[in-house]
Amino acid sequence: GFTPSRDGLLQIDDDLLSSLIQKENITGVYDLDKTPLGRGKYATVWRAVHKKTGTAYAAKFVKKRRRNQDQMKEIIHEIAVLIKCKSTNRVIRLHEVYESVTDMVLVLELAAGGELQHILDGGECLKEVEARKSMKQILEGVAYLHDNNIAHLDLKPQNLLLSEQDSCDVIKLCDFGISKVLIPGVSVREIVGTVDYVAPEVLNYEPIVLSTDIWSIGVLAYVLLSGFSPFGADDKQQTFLNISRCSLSFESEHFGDVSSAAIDFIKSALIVNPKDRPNIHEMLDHPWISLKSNIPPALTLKPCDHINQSNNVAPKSTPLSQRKS
Ligand SMILES: Cc1cnc(Nc2ccc(CC#N)cc2)nc1Nc1cc(C2CC2)[nH]n1
Repeated sequence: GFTPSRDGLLQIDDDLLSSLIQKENITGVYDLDKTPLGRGKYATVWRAVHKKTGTAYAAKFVKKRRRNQDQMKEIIHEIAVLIKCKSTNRVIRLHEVYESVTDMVLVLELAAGGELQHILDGGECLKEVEARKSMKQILEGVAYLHDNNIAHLDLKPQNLLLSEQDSCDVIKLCDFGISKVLIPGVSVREIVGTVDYVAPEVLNYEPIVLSTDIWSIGVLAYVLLSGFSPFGADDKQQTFLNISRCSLSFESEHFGDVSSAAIDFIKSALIVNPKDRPNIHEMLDHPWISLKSNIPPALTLKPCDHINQSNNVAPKSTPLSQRKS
């Protein structure tokens, strides 16, 4: 495995790293589109078609130097996280690594549907059943990270990719550029993330914890179901205030047809004290997510009130699963 260093970054030893980097120049192996798919702060992503196989990928060019500072440790950490995530299909796959004078290039799985943000830009939000299916996949991806002590720290619709165009059936996590490995006993503090999704403890410059992602998941569920950002305001300072006060409202015009289970799911994650938030497995067990939605309503047992009214002891009902067939 890779050795985590004290600043929360994974390291790869030099000869393993050099064995990972392709010798050729990427432009000799892939045809890059003229216009990029998207630009991050310090990375540009291009659709890249492998000349021999015709397979399409996403080539992420990351600057090796940023504001005249070497970024190789951070880039190697992102590569190491992606390698650790090879065994889950909830995370965008790393295919190859190239190097140029100015950039490291991560050749990544192409999610043709692009950013989930794109759906929200159209002023739409997801239907509750779609939001639930998306959230379940996102939670499964984050569970994989958290089981490996990796905090993503930038969960937002721009970093959630749709595998197929015009369908949110398959969703994948991407962009581990500011993720951290949290080793018990080593506290990592850094102002990270995107304002609307950032947790109160990050604003207070307190140690970053896995549950920092749980807060972002709460914000994400609110946004997917309503199309609105719960703490968003005109200026950053007001947004920061809304977050640290956790001033949250569910306007009926946005949440009128949203189930109480979904609203409870959001509220359960948006707790100011990170220690009081559920962990990722508890979020997966929340009724809104784990709902066995394929049991027809008639079969969901409800205590029959008339027995209680005649204050007999209600017969011990054996759960369906234990009933003799
Ligand atoms: C069709 C498409 C459209 N737009 C973007 N934008 C984008 C830009 C930067 C980042 C941030 C990052 N990383 C994420 C998405 N990605 C796309 N597909 C991808 C993009 C990728 C890998 C993640 C780059 N695979 N398939």
